[in-house]
Amino acid sequence: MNNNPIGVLLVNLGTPASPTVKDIRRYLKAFLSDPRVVELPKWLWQGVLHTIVLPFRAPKLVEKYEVIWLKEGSPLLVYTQAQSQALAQQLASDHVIVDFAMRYGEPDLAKAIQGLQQKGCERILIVPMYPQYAASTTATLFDRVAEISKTMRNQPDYRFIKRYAEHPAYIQSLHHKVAHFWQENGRPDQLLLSFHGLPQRSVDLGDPYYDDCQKTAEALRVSLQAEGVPIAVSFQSQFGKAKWIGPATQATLESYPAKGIKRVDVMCPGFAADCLETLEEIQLGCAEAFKQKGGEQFRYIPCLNDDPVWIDALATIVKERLGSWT
Ligand SMILES: C=CC1=C(C)c2cc3[nH]c(cc4nc(cc5[nH]c(cc1n2)c(C)c5CCC(=O)O)C(CCC(=O)O)=C4C)c(C)c3C=C
Ligand SMILES: [Fe+2]
Ligand SMILES: [Fe+2]
Repeated sequence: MNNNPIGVLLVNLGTPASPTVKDIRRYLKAFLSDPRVVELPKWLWQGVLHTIVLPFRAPKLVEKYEVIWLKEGSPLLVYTQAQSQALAQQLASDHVIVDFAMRYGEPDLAKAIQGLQQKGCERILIVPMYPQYAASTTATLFDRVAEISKTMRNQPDYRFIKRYAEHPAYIQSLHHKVAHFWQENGRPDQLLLSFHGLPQRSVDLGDPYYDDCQKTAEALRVSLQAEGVPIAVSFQSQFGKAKWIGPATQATLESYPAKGIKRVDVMCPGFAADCLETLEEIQLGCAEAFKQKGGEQFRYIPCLNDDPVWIDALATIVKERLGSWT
């Protein structure tokens, strides 16, 4: 019987350390240099990245990050930390140490793994904060854990959670968030579930992400059936000129008023924590685009963040995967 504590590491994408050109540039460089994220030949992409993307995109993002920045820091970081603390409380009696890290930037993933080892964890569960599996998010995290472990003489015993797109506890958390919001504020004409997009090519080559998003949506449709609100799916945050999976969130919203859909609620179930892509792109940008086309009411339903129902669900998902370890 191994009496050492078990490490549970929540990992999200990463975010700039501050809303400045220097830190945004550093973040974009780390993220967009990952061949799992931009699948172009290195010789071709590195030139474009350094001469076009970083010099032009980083300054444009400063104002966007400034608008969403919280007193405590970037929303993605603040909410991930809150999730980690709440989960730690929830699992306190299970001989588990919970921590969090980012795939790119700070808190550094390698340091977090070393920190858990120093606290005596010989077993570590890696929990991606992405319910839907994508090679550009989930697989690159698992690759990085393997890379970090390459130079270790005494490696931890790892477990990974690949996906929880249809896990009943996750769906129940989304259900609760939406149903609760409608109880307090009334129902809309339409609920739109907006997921982060992906290049079409990734899906054609076998990435299950698109199917995972549809499975989440279908499970939530079944769960919310009694509410009588139609639920649609769209994809946001297209990057670059290649074809991405669709329909695109903004175009979908802009098409609604002409079809008589004037009151819409938007939720982003693929993001466990609110971030630039939800707070700026959706809550601000898409709301304005919808209203310009004649939309009357746009409401953004926040991500699960550290909602107690979600932390309970996360504890369930984690405990299931810890299985024989506890
Ligand atoms: C080829 C480019 C990109 C792919 C593929 C991609 C997939 C992907 N991303 C997330 C989650 C997040 N992305 C975020 C920001 C962001 N994403 C890209 C590009 C790709 N993402 C860029 C260039 C940026 C930076 C902002 C911008 O320029 O628009 C974030 C938010 C970070 C924050 O600081 O708040 C998240 C979260 C998923 C889930 C995903 C694939 C499924
Ligand atoms: Fe509630
Ligand atoms: Fe992204």
